[in-house]
Amino acid sequence: MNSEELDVLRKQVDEINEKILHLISERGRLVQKIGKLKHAQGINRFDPERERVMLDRLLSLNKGPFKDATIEHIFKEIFKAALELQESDQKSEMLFSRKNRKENTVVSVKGETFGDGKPHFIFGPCSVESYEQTEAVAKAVKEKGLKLFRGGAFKPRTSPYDFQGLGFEGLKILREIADKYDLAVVSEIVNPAHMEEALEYVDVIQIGARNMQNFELLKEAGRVRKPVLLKRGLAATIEEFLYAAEYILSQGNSQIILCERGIRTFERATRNTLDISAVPVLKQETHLPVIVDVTHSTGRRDLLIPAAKAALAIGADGVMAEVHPNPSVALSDARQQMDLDQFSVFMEEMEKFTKNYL
Ligand SMILES: C=C(O[C@@H]1C=C(C(=O)O)C=C[C@H]1O)C(=O)O
Repeated sequence: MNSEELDVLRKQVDEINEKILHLISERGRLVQKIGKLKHAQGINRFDPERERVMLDRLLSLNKGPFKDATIEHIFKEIFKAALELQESDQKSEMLFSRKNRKENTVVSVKGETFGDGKPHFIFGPCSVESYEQTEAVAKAVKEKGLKLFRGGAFKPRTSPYDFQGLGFEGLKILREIADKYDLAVVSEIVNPAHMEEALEYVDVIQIGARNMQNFELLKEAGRVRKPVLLKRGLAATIEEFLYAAEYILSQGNSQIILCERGIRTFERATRNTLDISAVPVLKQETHLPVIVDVTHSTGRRDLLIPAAKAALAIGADGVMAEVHPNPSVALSDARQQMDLDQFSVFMEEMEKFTKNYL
């Protein structure tokens, strides 16, 4: 074949490529319209029966040179791409989507503005065990000029025989101490029926990892007008995490801080596996602020500082960690909480890191 002939054939192929591109784009736009109609009618995007009918028709028309199996393969890819298009359209309509809202949502608690591009910190004991134990940590938090104080009063524990928290008694202790030291309270609520009463004591409602898909609790948190700290489920995908946030948003509450807290993997060197890349993925997909709980993700005191540095370096809006005056006697999470001296070192390291690298 001389090169002139080759050029002519290639030109024809180029023209066909262009036609295919136009057709496939036109098809994409039609499929997007179908997707919108289906969404409005609550119909499933994937319709295998419709796909089968189209494939059978195409195969009956196939006169070669491609084999039926090849034609089937090519069209299945086209259908798959169409489904992905419908899915991303639907996702971009979600309230959590960055496509819907370009600027960061800033969640403000006692002057701490999560989502403003600067790092923010939340510290406190895993559980409220007594007034004295809680106050010792609050005092240390206050001395460091911090504002947000966490503590668990309702504790969803793996074993029913483990310490379950002091309940409302614990919330009262938190409130009293937080008022004394001018701090804001972050505490977990596990029961939708407790929400209203808890609002008297809590400034930020935490939804824990085990309750990330407790949809009634999410809806209830969506109805209140206080910020919500939503933790990622133990084995939740980022998509499931975002849809959990959507439950809260859909009820009218957009004051949500997302918290990556490690996910369950085969790895046992750490309590969970800190999914550090979830932070930039979430920051891209959503306008909501994202923090990292370094205590639960690592489960190891010796990893808290490097994990926190990694979190801030990769773009997290803040870090949460647990502090106890005497971790070895703590009623929960004894192995992973910092004592007060370690807390001081932790904060010194964070200040140095923030100053030098952020
Ligand atoms: C476009 C639709 O949605 C999906 C995509 C299809 C396609 O690309 O042709 C076919 C069936 C569905 O799985 C539809 O239902 O018609």
